[in-house]
Amino acid sequence: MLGEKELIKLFPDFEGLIQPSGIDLPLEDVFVQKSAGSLIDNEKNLPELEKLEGPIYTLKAKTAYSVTVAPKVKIPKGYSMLYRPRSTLNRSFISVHTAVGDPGFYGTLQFMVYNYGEFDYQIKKGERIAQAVVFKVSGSGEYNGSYQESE
Ligand SMILES: O=c1ccn([C@H]2C[C@H](O)[C@@H](COP(=O)(O)OP(=O)(O)OP(=O)(O)O)O2)c(=O)[nH]1
Repeated sequence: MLGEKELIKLFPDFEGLIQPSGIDLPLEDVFVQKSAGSLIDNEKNLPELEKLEGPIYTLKAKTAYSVTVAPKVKIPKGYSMLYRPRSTLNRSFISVHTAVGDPGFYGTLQFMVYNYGEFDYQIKKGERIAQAVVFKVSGSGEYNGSYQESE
């Protein structure tokens, strides 16, 4: 796992968000699901999303949201990221579901947030919701999947 001094060199766009062993990720946009989706024979049909109005979002009890974080991230070749939720959210019955960031990925990270609680939860755009932890990957390839954006 990479520490602060290495992270500052590799992720200059994240100045001010670098932590001793990771990078804080602030909430950008929040979306609700508007249609069905499917994954059949590796063919992705993503649900349509509707963007909610911020900057303060109300996450309803027992409801799922798709969220983005800012800024866009460029993962250098030879490195990978795992995204872990902010513990304050766990303590508040809010979970942030995440996957793996691949070497070479460039684009906007999208996570799923679920309010497991019995009550609404309010959160403002810009609040830190997760932390990226970065690992060196030996012998890695490079991501070139459907979520890759051009720089
Ligand atoms: O929680 C996450 C984790 C990763 N990513 C980004 C970075 C990652 O490199 C990219 C693709 O992730 P993954 O490989 O898990 O997605 P996939 O469904 O396998 O996409 P593809 O079929 O395009 O490889 O999405 C997110 O937006 N959210």
